[in-house]
Amino acid sequence: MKDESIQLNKVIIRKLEMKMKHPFKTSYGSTQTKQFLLIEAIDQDGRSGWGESVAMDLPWYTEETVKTTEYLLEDVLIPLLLKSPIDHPDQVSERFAFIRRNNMAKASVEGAIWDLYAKRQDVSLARALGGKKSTIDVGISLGLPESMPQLFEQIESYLREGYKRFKFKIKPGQDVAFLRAIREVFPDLPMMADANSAYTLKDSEHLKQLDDLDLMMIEQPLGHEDILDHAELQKQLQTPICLDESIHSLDDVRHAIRLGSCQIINIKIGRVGGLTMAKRIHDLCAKHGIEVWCGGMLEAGVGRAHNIALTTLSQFTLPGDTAGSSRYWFEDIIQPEVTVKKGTIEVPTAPGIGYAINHDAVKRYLIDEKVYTM
Ligand SMILES: O=C(O)CCC(=O)C1=CC=C[C@@H](O)[C@@H]1C(=O)O
Ligand SMILES: [Mg+2]
Repeated sequence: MKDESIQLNKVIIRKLEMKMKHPFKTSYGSTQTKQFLLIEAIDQDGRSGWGESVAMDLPWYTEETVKTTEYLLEDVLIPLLLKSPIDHPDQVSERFAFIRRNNMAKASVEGAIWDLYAKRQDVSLARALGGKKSTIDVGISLGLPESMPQLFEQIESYLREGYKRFKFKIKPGQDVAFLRAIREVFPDLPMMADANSAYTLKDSEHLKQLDDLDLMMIEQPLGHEDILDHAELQKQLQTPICLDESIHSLDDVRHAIRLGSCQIINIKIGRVGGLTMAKRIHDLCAKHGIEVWCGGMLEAGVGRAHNIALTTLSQFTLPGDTAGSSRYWFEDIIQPEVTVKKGTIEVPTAPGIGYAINHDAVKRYLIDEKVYTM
């Protein structure tokens, strides 16, 4: 079994719609109802691997959407996987390499193959990826708040749960003074800001004021494709810059390192095209002393499980966005749900993603299902 290649028998794509407990507000808008695709890849022995798509309904974070993911999977990616056996999940990204971008679509099904591969090897996904940690440190990402008192209450309650890093969304008009107000109330809070590309180099003088606030980092202050201007800004700021939206490939990372565009990189599996690429980016960052952490995309349980496994790699030295299931969902689609204790998540040791699928929950959230066979 161990060396035998994977021949996919069937791939099932389920479209789910889940309502988040609270809307998540950013400089782009607000998300409360999340549609995504749950991918089940079934092999020659009837075993299932699971993946989850992370593209949003509108292309505001990257160019991809739920609809583009569906199209790519159906017309291009699944046929490429069904046509011949796969010896190792690394081959999935090789097989997809001639398709430009569409990284979230690629990652969704590649994740299912990684899960399947780990299950066939009888090891956890974390171990299959080469991760060694048995627990991971986690942080929380808070959307733009309704009011400051409400935000302070939220911070207090997440502090009680032990979250080790607090990320606040900022935008022009709600930045320096907003963060200063938080800092005044919470002088020791491990905090950072995420601008989601809301500024340009013209704002450098304004952004320099962030240096007085003892931030762990500022995430993606400038253009979503930019590497060059970030290098210029990093020269002017003491606060480390972390790149998110600008990083899609190993080349992007290589350019950012060469130019000095950031000191930290947020690795999101979907944005970079899958676990194989995420691991390669991790390795390159380790070689160059760039710290990394795992970014979130408001995932349900399957995507969350993939993030947990990836975070067990050694260069994930900073707490990521991977909070517990209950921060987002009334009921998650995995069992047990992801729980956070004292700011850490215990990495599951069962084969593959290490969580079982909650099929009843999947049925409750299901809005569409398609089956693809050889
Ligand atoms: O999953 C989480 O909790 C992190 C959420 C988060 O911060 C983001 C999710 C999706 C797009 C962005 O708004 C954002 C980010 O930029 O990191
Ligand atoms: Mg971000």
